[in-house]
Amino acid sequence: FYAQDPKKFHLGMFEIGKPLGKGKFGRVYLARERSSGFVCALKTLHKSEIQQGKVEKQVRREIEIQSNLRHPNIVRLYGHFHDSKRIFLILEFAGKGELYKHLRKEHRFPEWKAAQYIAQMCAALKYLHKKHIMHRDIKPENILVGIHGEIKISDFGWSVHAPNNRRQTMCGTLDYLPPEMLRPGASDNYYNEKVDLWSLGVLTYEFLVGEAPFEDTPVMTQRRIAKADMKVPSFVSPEARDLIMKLLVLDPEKRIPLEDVERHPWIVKHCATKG
Ligand SMILES: COc1ccc(C(=O)Nc2ccccc2)cc1NC(=O)CCSCc1cnc2[nH]ccc2c1
Repeated sequence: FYAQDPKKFHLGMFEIGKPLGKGKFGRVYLARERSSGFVCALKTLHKSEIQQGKVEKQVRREIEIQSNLRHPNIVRLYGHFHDSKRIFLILEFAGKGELYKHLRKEHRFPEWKAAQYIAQMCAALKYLHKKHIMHRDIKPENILVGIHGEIKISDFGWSVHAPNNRRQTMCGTLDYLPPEMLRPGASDNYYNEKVDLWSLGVLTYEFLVGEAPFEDTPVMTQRRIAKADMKVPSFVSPEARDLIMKLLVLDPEKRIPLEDVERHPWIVKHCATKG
């Protein structure tokens, strides 16, 4: 598949299958590259939706950045091509689908599974942060599950806010937003990649409890986030509670860094790391 000259992808090369995520991701279809049989996810973006001019260059830049990301816990962007009206993204297909569906079905994950997922999130975020990329939109809806049960983050909030992303951002859940992104007048230069640490804390809580820590009406959620006002239920182990409390810290500089998350007793206990 990759042997092909990446410059020459075109729609005729693919057999299009069922829609994935039923329009949740915009128009994404299961697809198979005819000559190699390689299965992937083909995402269609309409150029009309992406305003012309400046944004187009930004889109190209985002796609270039994402095409260079290679990590087992990050959905690959293999390539892209376009016709007169549409841009097509050739994305990795995650065989076990959307993580939030598994979470809803199981209500909440056992501690060993939550710890393994958080360790994988750590690895992916370390990789992105090393490249000075912050995700900014960590939540179960943006995590997929690969065929071997490994998780893969996707749909980067830092990428161009395509219309479908903007809709999500505008009326998506506030639950995962860190206090510094909620503060009035906060603009891009007021926050840094430590926003992903806060969201990792919210994710850890939601994996273990089955609902987000500040879940409430939109107004109340914002108030509770601003005060880090949340209670960890008693069925959550002391080690897990300790990690959650070290991530959900109002001051971004005081949040436990990813290196220390990886070494945290709760993670180490459940993730027999090789070597
Ligand atoms: C790395 O990931 C991405 C990278 C870039 C973009 C994107 O839209 N960029 C953009 C937007 C506007 C202008 C320019 C660039 C999107 C994704 N990711 C997704 O769209 C999530 C579904 S990935 C497909 C997929 C796989 N496997 C599955 N299994 C079940 C459902 C499913 C769904």
